[in-house]
Amino acid sequence: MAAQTQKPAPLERAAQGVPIIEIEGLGKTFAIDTGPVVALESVDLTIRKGEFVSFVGPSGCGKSTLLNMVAGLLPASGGQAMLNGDVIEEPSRKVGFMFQTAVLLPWRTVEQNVLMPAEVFGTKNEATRQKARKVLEAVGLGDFTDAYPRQLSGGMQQRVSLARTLTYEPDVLLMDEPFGALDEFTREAMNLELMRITQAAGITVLFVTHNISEAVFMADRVVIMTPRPGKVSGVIDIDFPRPRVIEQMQSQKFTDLIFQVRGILGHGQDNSS
Ligand SMILES: Nc1ncnc2c1ncn2[C@@H]1O[C@H](COP(=O)(O)OP(=O)(O)OP(=O)(O)O)[C@@H](O)[C@H]1O
Repeated sequence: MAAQTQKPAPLERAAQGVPIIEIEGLGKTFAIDTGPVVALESVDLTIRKGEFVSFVGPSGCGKSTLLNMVAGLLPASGGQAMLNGDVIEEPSRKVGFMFQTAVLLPWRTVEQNVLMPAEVFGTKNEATRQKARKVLEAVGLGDFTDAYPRQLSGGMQQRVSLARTLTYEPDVLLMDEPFGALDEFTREAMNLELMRITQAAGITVLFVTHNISEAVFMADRVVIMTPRPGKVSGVIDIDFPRPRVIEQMQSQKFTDLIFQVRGILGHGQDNSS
């Protein structure tokens, strides 16, 4: 159902290596009753325009904390994160965020949900309406603009959420286990669609997942994080050609990469215990 009249022009990932997000010595410590929790310690990372970067690591290694800080939702305890050279201090319209659950308003139709931010920002007009319809078409929901969330499957609801984010043409898309609640088939389809759409639009993606295969399959680079304290233990380049196809997952190279990630994860855990 997705609009596929023309194949998107191949867009080079990580165009010219221009940095879009620069993270320098970033740290976050939460003060709780039992004492300080170091959620993130001295993270250094540069992400280039158009890059797709996956973050993997066990529960509690600071993945969500890192994303929340890049989103401008959490202040740093140390160091800084920058977007296009500016220190991130508050949420930016250039940065879209997608969570595990769709967070749709049940009394609004699909299109009305997608147009919600435009209403909040006072930018709803014919152009945003058209853009919303175009994006809904692209995520395969062109025939469901007037449906209500309760009439949609979980996968379709996440598509609405994705469409809502894409309508505002973010430069950066932060995704925290966005398809984690979906079944395997829907998740795979959504992953392929996400890669297609973000690659065509040149969107930089930071993608948190617990699934190592998914992390490797989707990304240009996989950032491996380990807990106590949360830190980056390794970064692996994934040089499979794009567009990615499921068959790549059956290659020896893919298996080797998975082992490489597992190796770093295991090593990081050993070090911290
Ligand atoms: N608001 C908070 N107050 C206190 N501690 C927090 C807060 N948010 C996160 N933490 C702690 O910081 C650490 C990192 O949490 P975070 O949610 O970033 O990890 P995660 O890797 O995203 O985990 P998961 O994969 O389970 O979502 C954990 O020890 C967590 O308990």
